[in-house]
Amino acid sequence: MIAPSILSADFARLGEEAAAVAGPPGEGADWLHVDVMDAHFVPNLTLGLPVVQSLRAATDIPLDCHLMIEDPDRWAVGYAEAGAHNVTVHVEAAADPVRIARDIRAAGAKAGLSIKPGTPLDPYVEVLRHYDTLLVMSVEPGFGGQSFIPDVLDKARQARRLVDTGHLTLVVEIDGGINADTIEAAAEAGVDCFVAGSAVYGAEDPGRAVRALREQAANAAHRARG
Ligand SMILES: O=C(CO)[C@@H](O)[C@H](O)COP(=O)(O)O
Repeated sequence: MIAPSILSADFARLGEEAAAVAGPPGEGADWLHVDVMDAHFVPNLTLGLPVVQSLRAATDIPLDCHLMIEDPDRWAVGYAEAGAHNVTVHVEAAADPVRIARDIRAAGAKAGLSIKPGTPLDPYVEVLRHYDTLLVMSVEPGFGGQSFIPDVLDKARQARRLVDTGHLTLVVEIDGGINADTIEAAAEAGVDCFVAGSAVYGAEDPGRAVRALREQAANAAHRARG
């Protein structure tokens, strides 16, 4: 799956930017990644609930809301109620991640847990039983256009093993620095969903960029798994 990140889109034209990556299954974006930043958990400020509500009305693409905020325990359910398909919170910010997952699901969305590049996965494996998605950050959260951190692929491989051996049922998602040079390594590591901001919205034709990334990832995953 490919999830273009609107962090790299034109915020004055978000409806059009969503339409630019929309399309039938297998062609358009699978999810639209929405980066919510509060200038506290990360040193950047983006958008909040009213924009998510407006986006929900403007596009049919499932919204993949990534909350880079303090106190997600308080805010996560609001994003589910606003119509997000996935609501992802940071394990480093959540006071009670099991309860948040339960509340997000009760409000009708899928629950995602995100993990920064320096945070190990091991302490959270049991918590992840309550989640639908693991979002492995491959840059320090806060800004688009950063370089991919290859060391995080070990965590993607670990998550893939946990899924393949039946310990967890999760979509393994990766976010940060994903482009034509890095997507194959992530696909070989077992990632299911690739967030791409500048590689999609920095391209002349965002729709074509989505298709090209998906094809590259699918071919790499096919080669890696035989
Ligand atoms: O969450 C973030 C950054 O914190 C990402 O979603 C970025 O928006 C990805 O942008 P690129 O690295 O693909 O340009």
